[in-house]
Amino acid sequence: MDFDLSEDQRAFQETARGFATEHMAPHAGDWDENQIFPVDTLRHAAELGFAGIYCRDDFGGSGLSRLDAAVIFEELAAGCVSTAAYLSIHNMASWMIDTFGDEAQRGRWLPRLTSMEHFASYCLTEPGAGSDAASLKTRAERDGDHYVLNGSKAFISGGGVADIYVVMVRTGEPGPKGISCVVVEKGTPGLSFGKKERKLGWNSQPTAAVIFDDCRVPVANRLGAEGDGFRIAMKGLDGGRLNISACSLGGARACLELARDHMNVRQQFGRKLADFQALQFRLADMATELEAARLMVHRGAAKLDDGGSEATLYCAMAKRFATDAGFKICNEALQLHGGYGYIREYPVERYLRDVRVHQILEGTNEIMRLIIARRLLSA
Ligand SMILES: CC(C)(COP(=O)(O)OP(=O)(O)OC[C@H]1O[C@@H](n2cnc3c(N)ncnc32)[C@H](O)[C@@H]1OP(=O)(O)O)[C@@H](O)C(=O)NCCC(=O)NCCSC(=O)C1=CCCCC1
Repeated sequence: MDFDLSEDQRAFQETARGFATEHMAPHAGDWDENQIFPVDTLRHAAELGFAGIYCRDDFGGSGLSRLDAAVIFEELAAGCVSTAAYLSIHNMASWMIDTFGDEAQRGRWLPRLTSMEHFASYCLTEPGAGSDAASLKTRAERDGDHYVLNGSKAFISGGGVADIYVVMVRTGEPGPKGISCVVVEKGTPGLSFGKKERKLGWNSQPTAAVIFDDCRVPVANRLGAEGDGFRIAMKGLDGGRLNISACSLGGARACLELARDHMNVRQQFGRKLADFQALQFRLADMATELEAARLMVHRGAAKLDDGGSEATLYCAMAKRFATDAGFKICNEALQLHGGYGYIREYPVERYLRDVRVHQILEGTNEIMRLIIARRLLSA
């Protein structure tokens, strides 16, 4: 068992860190404050291979591993959690097309996704189907060589700005076996979007409802077989959950470093904060939990790379632990900043707001516990 990154991984890490430091961190406050979706920065990231990190390399993918991706997302999120998280969603959707699409579908969509000429969204959640994803109701009725979609998806990252929507729809019976996965392109008649949601964090990516009103989608846009959509959605989410966990690591690491720097300069009672042992211990606990979380994320990534059936369990455990630890570390960093932590000129509060949602989306941490418990009890 090797806990060290390879030379190649250290090189990706260096590239991602440099990009995040130079092109993301200086603008992250502005993107957050003004709700700017940073198209040019995302396309710049794509030039470095960060838009199809674990897609095969024939249509512009980087052909890297999930572990490589985890290393890269941690670095990018240290620059801007919200923008790195959008990239992680784009990577998840692109991977689903790469893995479950046929050659024609891959050739049609992937080159534009891996270059980020087009942006992708993942559409599973509905107003009435959140944790119970298999109860989704968006209907796709077959009409010749088309499906006619009716229904709506809620809380969709990239909703309205994305060009490619990977959508889970009901083509058959109630429950998971009646779900299929189709790609809907922006501009298709009958596809529209709700208002942009106002959110606590993740403000550099728009979130909106995606609405289908007699929206005709070619059957040729279906990924995999009819009825395979739930499995495809869950497979995508196994990796997505890890990406999001890696983004929590990045936000937490940035906050840990900010807290350390603050402790080294801020003086109270005639001493630097860094000289108070009670505060040293808090910093030590933050660093220890971050390292434990990172090990779990890397372990989950290695399980995904192995392709074994245990990946779902390890990804759920990593997501539960790393996103809880991420929020806790950011919150501790805010506390260590005292009043400064609460004001906007200091970036800690933005990191805190951005990582908070990682405990909720891509499966709440309660659903992660359910996945873990089911595996334990059926063993
Ligand atoms: C875990 C869960 C609660 C499970 O449900 P049930 O009990 O209905 O289904 P169950 O009986 O567990 O399973 C059905 C079939 O499906 C297969 N399968 C399940 N997981 C997987 C998997 N990981 N890989 C492959 N197959 C899987 C399962 O084997 C079964 O098939 P079988 O009968 O054996 O032939 C699931 O619904 C879930 O997870 N909810 C959280 C949703 C949730 O995570 N949203 C997030 C929405 S997206 C989001 O939040 C985003 C936010 C930001 C932007 C990106 C998206």
